[in-house]
Order: sequence, then structure tokens, then C-alpha cells
Amino acid sequence: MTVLKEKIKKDSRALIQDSETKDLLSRSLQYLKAGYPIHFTGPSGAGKTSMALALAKKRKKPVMLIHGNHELNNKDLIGDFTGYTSKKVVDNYIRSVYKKDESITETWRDGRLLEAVKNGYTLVYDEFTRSQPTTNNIFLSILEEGVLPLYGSKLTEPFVPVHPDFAVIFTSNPDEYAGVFHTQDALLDRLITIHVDYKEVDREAKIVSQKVDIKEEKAKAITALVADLRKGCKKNGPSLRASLMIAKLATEGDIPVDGDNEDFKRLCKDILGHQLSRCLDGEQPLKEAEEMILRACENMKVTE
Ligand SMILES: Nc1ncnc2c1ncn2[C@@H]1O[C@H](COP(=O)(O)OP(=O)(O)OP(=O)(O)O)[C@@H](O)[C@H]1O
Repeated sequence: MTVLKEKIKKDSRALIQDSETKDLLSRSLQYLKAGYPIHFTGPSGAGKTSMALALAKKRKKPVMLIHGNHELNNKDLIGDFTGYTSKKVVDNYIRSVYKKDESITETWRDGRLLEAVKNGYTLVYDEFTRSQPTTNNIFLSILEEGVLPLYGSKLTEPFVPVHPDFAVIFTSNPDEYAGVFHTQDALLDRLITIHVDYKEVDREAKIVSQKVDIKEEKAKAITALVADLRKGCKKNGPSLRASLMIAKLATEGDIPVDGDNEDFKRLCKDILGHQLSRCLDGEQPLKEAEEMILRACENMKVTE
């Protein structure tokens, strides 16, 4: 007889696919198959990256992941010469004859984009609006002309043709978030942009209860509390990520999901306090945020 002593750990990275998520994934896959790049946009923590990775996996081709960054440049994307290799052959077989043959070649390393384009990988370009628009210009040639230009690389061929299996999935936060650049219309015009927003309380609760070992009713009490506080934020409010943190820490620390419990209230204040305070304009935003959290805890209902 097998005795199960340890709790089975739930897969914390798997995408929980309810019918709406499945539907979105299958539509997106269809668009990708037809040759159109997909662009998931929406607020932080709405699930864009998870969705992009799950979609990429569905194509059953190797997946290349690039993160947008203001320092990303063509050398990172196309590649660069990384140094020199020298080869020297000294032939002194006949003592009176000394022959030296020396050659020096530059060593080239393919960039991530070049590798993906050449081999037909699925490229996930996460948070692409964090890169400079001039860096992203290269995607115009890829998407429009089907070639990757090798300008500025000193390589002899002018471009590399895009492999027919190559596909790209972009993700971004909308323009009003800090640290992002405005995307050129010409690029946006070539993408199918799908808005990924926060899910309803019940859908979020299903995800939380499946990812963390917690009953759905308790998960719902947490996601409802977080969604309630999110309403007070115009942007960057607490997301599903915060609900997952509360659920995980409550489970692991044996803290009851109960709005009257002091440990639970402390946990909610730690996880939600700072983020919520950034949405408030008052003189003491953190204090105000903590009071809002305590009120939300008082109103919390767990229906068992
Ligand atoms: N359908 C889902 N199933 C399982 N987990 C999910 C799902 N949607 C979102 N998550 C979880 O929610 C959290 C946030 O998701 P993700 O990182 O994909 O969001 P994002 O929109 O890309 O956020 P950001 O813009 O901050 O990068 C992650 O922990 C992710 O695993």
C-alpha cells in the first residue's frame, strides 16, 4: 500500500485554461497560423506573458524569449563579432625551410532574433515597448518584406530570409505605464492586438485555487478582496499576482483566510499596502491604504 505523506505540489507555472482563455488561445493560434503576429496588451499581472508562452507552446516549435529593454540593440538581436580567432601553422619539417602560415578571422555570434528567424522558432517578445522604437524598426522588415536586414553587422549578405515557420508574439503594457516608449503606428498596424484585462472574481478564484492548495471558496474571498481594492486604482492596481501571493503565504504559514484574523490582516497589509498606496493622492497614502485594506478585510466573506 502506498501512503501519500507529502502534499502534491500544484504546478505553479501552468496556465489554467477556462473556456474564455481556451477560446482566446485557439483564436490567436489561428491568426498566427495565417501568418499574423499577435500582440497581447493590458495591465500588469493580467496574464499576458503566461498567455503568450502558452500560445507559443501550442505551435510545437522551439520558443525564443526576448525581454524588451531600453538598452536592447541590433547587436543583441542580429548578432555581433565577439573577438578574433587566429590560426598559425609553422612548418619546419625540412630544417632549412621555415614556413609560417597565419590567418586571423573574426568570430561571429548570432543574435537571438537572427537565430529565431533563420530556424523558424516562435519568438515571444515580452514588454516590447520597453525597447527603443528604433530597435523595434527591424520588425517592420521582418513582418512586411519577410527578410531580416543585416545592416551595420559587416556581414557580406545584406539580409536573411525569414523561415516560413517563424512566428512572433508581442506583449506590452499600455503607454501610460512608466518606462515604456510610444510604439510606431507602422508596427502596431501590422499586429493583431488583443486586450488582456483582469478577469472576473470567479475566474481569478479558479486560477488561485488550482495553482495554490486552497479551497475555491477561500480563493474567492481573496480575489474578491483584491478586486475590491483594485477598483480604487485608475492604473497599476493589485492584480492576480497579489491574490496568488496571499493565498500561497496563508497556506504555507497556516494563516486562516479570515478577515478577523490578525495574521491574515497583517499579510494583506504587507502584500497590498505599498501597491495600493501608489494609487492614492492623500498626504499619508500608506496609512490610508492600510485602513482601506482593514475595511476590506472586515467586509470579507468566506462561504464554506
Ligand atoms: N490563466 C492563468 N492561469 C494560471 N496562472 C495565471 C493565469 N493568468 C495569470 N496567471 C498568473 O498571474 C501572474 C501574472 O501573470 P503574467 O506574468 O502572465 O502577467 P502579465 O500581464 O504578463 O504581467 P506583467 O505585465 O506585470 O509582466 C503570474 O503568476 C501567472 O502565473
